[in-house]
Amino acid sequence: MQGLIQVAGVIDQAEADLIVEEGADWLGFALRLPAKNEDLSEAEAKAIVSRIQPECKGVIITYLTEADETAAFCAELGVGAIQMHGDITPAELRRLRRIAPDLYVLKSLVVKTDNITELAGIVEDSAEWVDMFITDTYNPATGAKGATGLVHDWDVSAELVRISPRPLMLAGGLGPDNVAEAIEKVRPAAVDAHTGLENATGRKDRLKVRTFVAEARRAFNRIGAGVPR
Ligand SMILES: O=C(O)c1ccccc1N[C@@H]1O[C@H](COP(=O)(O)O)[C@@H](O)[C@H]1O
Repeated sequence: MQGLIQVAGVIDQAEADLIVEEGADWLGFALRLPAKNEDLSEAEAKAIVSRIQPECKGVIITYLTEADETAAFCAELGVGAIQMHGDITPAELRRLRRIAPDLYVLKSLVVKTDNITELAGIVEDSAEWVDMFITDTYNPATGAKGATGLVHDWDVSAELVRISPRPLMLAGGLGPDNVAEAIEKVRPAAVDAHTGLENATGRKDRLKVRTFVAEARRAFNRIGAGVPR
């Protein structure tokens, strides 16, 4: 799967429609977060997912760490993909693969200033039960591990692309102005953005989403990654 574009943090149907119209492939719904600060209810997400699929894929972004609850939640919402941002163990990832073999599993790798060795270990220990890794940025000021709006050291993501047997999605502080440079430097299979596509009111800005998708598609073409379908 190459040249894939995800837009995360869907708030409502109108925003989902905007993202689909502007050509993103996957839409991310942040649910079951530790701070319980979700932007929409699970029922609302379920309704939106049923309308956008199969043209686009709905992805749950979550901190769940337990296989049974994760599989049941995905089945309830009707999604075929889950992005695991919590500290799920390789054993639980293995169990998840056994319980839900068709579920597409993304596992986050949270990049800090000096943790490449730790991240390489996570890749080695969990790749067998993961379909794609996603690198995201740690914010030491808040402890946040996602939707920080901050870029990390892209050399770390580029190294993880080289060593990972699974494709890698790059996230963290991406937006229309830096996504092309990021793709050319890191050469990921996919990119993902949330806060960099919002306007001052916290909603997705159509022009930012349009430019992000166009810039990412152009850069993926330049590095020879085709359009995923
Ligand atoms: O999207 C969220 O609300 C979210 C919540 C908790 C963990 C991760 C989350 N989102 C992921 O973070 C990346 C990067 O965000 P940003 O572009 O730096 O704002 C986002 O693309 C989601 O995959």
